[in-house]
Amino acid sequence: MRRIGIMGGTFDPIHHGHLVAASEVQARFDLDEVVFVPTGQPYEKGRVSPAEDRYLMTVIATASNPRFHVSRADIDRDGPTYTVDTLRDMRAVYGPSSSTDLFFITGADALNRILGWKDALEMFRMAHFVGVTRPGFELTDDHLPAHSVTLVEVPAMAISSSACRTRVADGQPVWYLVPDGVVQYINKRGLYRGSGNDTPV
Ligand SMILES: Nc1ncnc2c1ncn2[C@@H]1O[C@H](COP(=O)(O)OP(=O)(O)OP(=O)(O)O)[C@@H](O)[C@H]1O
Ligand SMILES: O=C(O)c1ccc[n+]([C@@H]2O[C@H](COP(=O)([O-])O)[C@@H](O)[C@H]2O)c1
Repeated sequence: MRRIGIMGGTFDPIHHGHLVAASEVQARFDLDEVVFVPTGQPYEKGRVSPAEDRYLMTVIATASNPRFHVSRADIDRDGPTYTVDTLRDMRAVYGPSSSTDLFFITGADALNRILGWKDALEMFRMAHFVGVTRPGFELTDDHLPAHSVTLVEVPAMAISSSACRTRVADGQPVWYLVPDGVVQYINKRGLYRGSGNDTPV
Protein backbone atom coordinates (compact mmCIF):
# COMPACT_ATOMS: atom_id res chain seq x y z
CA MET A 1 0.00 0.00 0.00
CA ARG A 2 1.42 3.38 -1.01
CA ARG A 3 1.23 6.21 1.53
CA ILE A 4 1.17 9.76 0.17
CA GLY A 5 1.15 12.96 2.23
CA ILE A 6 -0.37 16.16 0.86
CA MET A 7 0.66 19.54 2.24
CA GLY A 8 -1.58 22.28 0.86
CA GLY A 9 -0.78 25.92 1.44
CA THR A 10 -0.56 29.37 -0.04
CA PHE A 11 3.22 29.28 0.57
CA ASP A 12 3.60 33.07 0.22
CA PRO A 13 6.43 32.37 1.03
CA ILE A 14 7.04 28.75 2.07
CA HIS A 15 8.93 28.70 5.41
CA HIS A 16 10.55 26.26 7.81
CA GLY A 17 7.29 25.79 9.75
CA HIS A 18 5.77 24.15 6.65
CA LEU A 19 8.88 22.06 6.00
CA VAL A 20 9.28 20.80 9.56
CA ALA A 21 5.59 19.85 9.71
CA ALA A 22 5.84 17.88 6.46
CA SER A 23 9.08 16.18 7.50
CA GLU A 24 7.69 15.15 10.89
CA VAL A 25 4.51 13.70 9.39
CA GLN A 26 6.52 11.91 6.69
CA ALA A 27 8.59 10.18 9.36
CA ARG A 28 5.72 9.50 11.76
CA PHE A 29 3.48 7.90 9.09
CA ASP A 30 6.32 6.40 7.04
CA LEU A 31 5.05 8.24 3.96
CA ASP A 32 6.53 7.38 0.57
CA GLU A 33 6.19 11.00 -0.55
CA VAL A 34 4.87 14.35 0.60
CA VAL A 35 3.35 16.39 -2.20
CA PHE A 36 3.29 20.15 -1.60
CA VAL A 37 0.33 21.73 -3.40
CA PRO A 38 0.45 25.54 -3.65
CA THR A 39 -3.06 27.00 -3.78
CA GLY A 40 -4.32 28.58 -6.98
CA GLN A 41 -6.79 31.16 -5.66
CA PRO A 42 -6.98 30.94 -1.85
CA TYR A 43 -10.45 32.50 -1.53
CA GLU A 44 -10.13 33.14 2.23
CA LYS A 45 -6.93 35.19 1.85
CA GLY A 46 -6.57 38.71 0.48
CA ARG A 47 -4.19 39.56 -2.32
CA VAL A 48 -1.41 37.01 -2.74
CA SER A 49 1.76 36.83 -4.84
CA PRO A 50 1.56 35.38 -8.36
CA ALA A 51 1.00 31.61 -8.37
CA GLU A 52 4.17 31.00 -10.40
CA ASP A 53 6.30 32.77 -7.77
CA ARG A 54 4.72 30.74 -4.95
CA TYR A 55 5.11 27.54 -6.99
CA LEU A 56 8.79 28.22 -7.76
CA MET A 57 9.59 29.07 -4.12
CA THR A 58 7.99 25.75 -3.14
CA VAL A 59 10.09 23.88 -5.71
CA ILE A 60 13.28 25.59 -4.49
CA ALA A 61 12.48 24.86 -0.83
CA THR A 62 11.74 21.16 -1.37
CA ALA A 63 14.31 20.33 -4.06
CA SER A 64 16.89 18.77 -1.73
CA ASN A 65 14.51 16.24 -0.14
CA PRO A 66 14.00 13.15 -2.33
CA ARG A 67 10.63 12.43 -0.66
CA PHE A 68 9.25 15.94 -1.26
CA HIS A 69 7.45 16.81 -4.48
CA VAL A 70 5.40 19.77 -5.73
CA SER A 71 2.13 19.60 -7.66
CA ARG A 72 0.70 22.24 -9.99
CA ALA A 73 -2.81 20.78 -9.60
CA ASP A 74 -4.29 23.73 -7.68
CA ILE A 75 -2.54 26.51 -9.57
CA ASP A 76 -3.49 25.02 -12.94
CA ARG A 77 -7.20 24.71 -11.99
CA ASP A 78 -9.36 27.78 -12.65
CA GLY A 79 -11.46 29.33 -9.91
CA PRO A 80 -11.14 29.28 -6.13
CA THR A 81 -9.10 26.45 -4.65
CA TYR A 82 -11.04 23.83 -2.71
CA THR A 83 -9.31 20.90 -1.02
CA VAL A 84 -12.03 18.51 -2.14
CA ASP A 85 -10.85 19.20 -5.72
CA THR A 86 -7.19 18.81 -4.69
CA LEU A 87 -7.97 15.40 -3.25
CA ARG A 88 -9.83 14.33 -6.42
CA ASP A 89 -6.83 15.35 -8.50
CA MET A 90 -4.40 13.54 -6.19
CA ARG A 91 -6.55 10.40 -6.41
CA ALA A 92 -6.41 10.61 -10.21
CA VAL A 93 -2.60 10.81 -10.07
CA TYR A 94 -1.86 8.37 -7.26
CA GLY A 95 -4.63 5.79 -7.76
CA PRO A 96 -7.66 4.52 -5.85
CA SER A 97 -7.94 3.97 -2.10
CA SER A 98 -7.37 0.25 -2.66
CA SER A 99 -3.74 1.00 -3.56
CA THR A 100 -2.94 4.38 -1.98
CA ASP A 101 -3.65 6.03 1.37
CA LEU A 102 -3.75 9.83 1.26
CA PHE A 103 -2.83 11.92 4.33
CA PHE A 104 -3.72 15.63 4.18
CA ILE A 105 -1.52 17.70 6.52
CA THR A 106 -2.88 20.85 8.19
CA GLY A 107 -1.68 23.13 10.95
CA ALA A 108 -3.81 23.67 14.05
CA ASP A 109 -5.17 27.00 12.73
CA ALA A 110 -6.42 25.46 9.49
CA LEU A 111 -7.85 22.44 11.31
CA ASN A 112 -9.90 24.70 13.56
CA ARG A 113 -11.64 26.20 10.49
CA ILE A 114 -11.90 23.04 8.44
CA LEU A 115 -15.63 22.38 8.85
CA GLY A 116 -16.22 25.61 6.89
CA TRP A 117 -14.37 24.26 3.88
CA LYS A 118 -16.32 23.20 0.79
CA ASP A 119 -17.76 19.66 1.04
CA ALA A 120 -15.87 19.09 4.30
CA LEU A 121 -17.48 15.74 5.09
CA GLU A 122 -16.71 14.48 1.59
CA MET A 123 -13.06 15.49 2.15
CA PHE A 124 -12.88 13.36 5.29
CA ARG A 125 -14.04 10.35 3.26
CA MET A 126 -11.34 10.91 0.64
CA ALA A 127 -8.26 11.20 2.88
CA HIS A 128 -7.05 10.84 6.42
CA PHE A 129 -6.30 14.24 7.95
CA VAL A 130 -3.24 14.98 10.09
CA GLY A 131 -3.41 18.04 12.33
CA VAL A 132 -0.07 19.37 13.56
CA THR A 133 0.72 21.69 16.44
CA ARG A 134 1.44 25.34 15.68
CA PRO A 135 2.49 27.95 18.27
CA GLY A 136 -0.41 30.23 19.22
CA PHE A 137 -3.18 27.82 18.23
CA GLU A 138 -4.99 25.09 20.11
CA LEU A 139 -4.84 21.69 18.41
CA THR A 140 -8.11 19.82 18.84
CA ASP A 141 -10.28 17.40 16.90
CA ASP A 142 -13.32 17.63 19.19
CA HIS A 143 -15.36 19.21 16.38
CA LEU A 144 -14.42 16.61 13.75
CA PRO A 145 -15.82 13.20 12.76
CA ALA A 146 -14.39 10.33 14.82
CA HIS A 147 -11.32 8.59 13.38
CA SER A 148 -10.96 11.14 10.56
CA VAL A 149 -7.98 13.01 12.02
CA THR A 150 -4.73 12.19 13.83
CA LEU A 151 -3.14 14.92 15.93
CA VAL A 152 0.66 15.13 15.87
CA GLU A 153 3.01 17.25 17.95
CA VAL A 154 5.81 18.76 15.86
CA PRO A 155 8.73 20.98 16.92
CA ALA A 156 7.36 24.46 17.59
CA MET A 157 8.24 26.85 14.77
CA ALA A 158 6.83 30.30 15.52
CA ILE A 159 6.99 31.35 11.87
CA SER A 160 4.23 32.55 9.56
CA SER A 161 4.26 33.65 5.94
CA SER A 162 2.62 36.93 6.91
CA ALA A 163 5.40 37.69 9.42
CA CYS A 164 8.00 36.89 6.73
CA ARG A 165 6.30 39.30 4.30
CA THR A 166 6.16 42.03 6.90
CA ARG A 167 9.84 41.52 7.73
CA VAL A 168 10.84 41.87 4.08
CA ALA A 169 8.67 44.98 3.68
CA ASP A 170 10.34 46.46 6.80
CA GLY A 171 13.85 45.62 5.58
CA GLN A 172 14.40 42.93 8.23
CA PRO A 173 16.09 39.60 7.38
CA VAL A 174 14.22 36.37 6.76
CA TRP A 175 17.40 34.28 6.68
CA TYR A 176 16.85 30.98 8.58
CA LEU A 177 13.07 31.52 8.69
CA VAL A 178 12.84 30.38 5.07
CA PRO A 179 15.35 28.25 3.08
CA ASP A 180 18.34 30.15 1.69
CA GLY A 181 17.20 29.71 -1.91
CA VAL A 182 13.83 31.24 -1.02
CA VAL A 183 15.55 34.32 0.49
CA GLN A 184 17.48 34.67 -2.75
CA TYR A 185 14.35 34.20 -4.87
CA ILE A 186 12.46 36.84 -2.86
CA ASN A 187 15.33 39.29 -3.37
CA LYS A 188 15.74 38.46 -7.05
CA ARG A 189 12.03 38.99 -7.78
CA GLY A 190 11.62 41.92 -5.38
CA LEU A 191 8.70 40.22 -3.62
CA TYR A 192 7.02 41.80 -0.56
CA ARG A 193 8.92 45.10 -0.88
CA GLY A 194 5.96 47.45 -1.04
CA SER A 195 2.84 47.45 1.11
CA GLY A 196 0.80 46.89 -2.09
CA ASN A 197 2.46 43.51 -2.41
CA ASP A 198 1.36 42.39 1.00
CA THR A 199 -1.80 40.74 2.22
CA PRO A 200 -3.48 41.89 5.44
CA VAL A 201 -1.65 40.36 8.42
N1 LIG B 1 4.70 27.42 11.80
C1 LIG B 1 3.84 26.46 11.43
N2 LIG B 1 3.73 25.31 12.15
C2 LIG B 1 2.84 24.35 11.78
N3 LIG B 1 2.01 24.44 10.71
C3 LIG B 1 2.07 25.56 9.95
C4 LIG B 1 2.97 26.62 10.28
N4 LIG B 1 2.82 27.60 9.36
C5 LIG B 1 1.85 27.19 8.52
N5 LIG B 1 1.38 25.96 8.87
C6 LIG B 1 0.34 25.20 8.19
O1 LIG B 1 0.72 25.08 6.82
C7 LIG B 1 -0.44 25.16 5.96
C8 LIG B 1 -0.26 26.26 4.93
O2 LIG B 1 -0.11 27.48 5.60
P1 LIG B 1 0.01 28.88 4.85
O3 LIG B 1 0.67 28.69 3.53
O4 LIG B 1 -1.28 29.61 4.89
O5 LIG B 1 1.10 29.61 5.80
P2 LIG B 1 0.88 30.69 6.94
O6 LIG B 1 2.19 30.90 7.58
O7 LIG B 1 -0.27 30.29 7.82
O8 LIG B 1 0.47 31.96 6.06
P3 LIG B 1 -0.13 33.39 6.47
O9 LIG B 1 0.70 33.93 7.59
O10 LIG B 1 -0.02 34.18 5.20
O11 LIG B 1 -1.56 33.15 6.89
C9 LIG B 1 -1.63 25.37 6.90
O12 LIG B 1 -2.20 24.10 7.18
C10 LIG B 1 -0.99 25.95 8.15
O13 LIG B 1 -1.76 25.66 9.30
O1 LIG C 1 -11.55 23.61 0.57
C1 LIG C 1 -11.71 24.73 1.11
O2 LIG C 1 -12.84 25.29 1.16
C2 LIG C 1 -10.50 25.40 1.72
C3 LIG C 1 -10.58 26.59 2.42
C4 LIG C 1 -9.43 27.17 2.94
C5 LIG C 1 -8.20 26.54 2.77
N1 LIG C 1 -8.16 25.36 2.09
C6 LIG C 1 -6.85 24.68 1.87
O3 LIG C 1 -6.13 24.59 3.08
C7 LIG C 1 -4.74 24.61 2.82
C8 LIG C 1 -4.10 25.68 3.68
O4 LIG C 1 -4.68 26.90 3.30
P1 LIG C 1 -4.09 28.32 3.73
O5 LIG C 1 -5.15 29.28 3.27
O6 LIG C 1 -3.91 28.25 5.22
O7 LIG C 1 -2.80 28.50 2.99
C9 LIG C 1 -4.60 24.88 1.32
O8 LIG C 1 -4.38 23.65 0.67
C10 LIG C 1 -5.95 25.45 0.95
O9 LIG C 1 -6.32 25.22 -0.40
C11 LIG C 1 -9.25 24.79 1.58
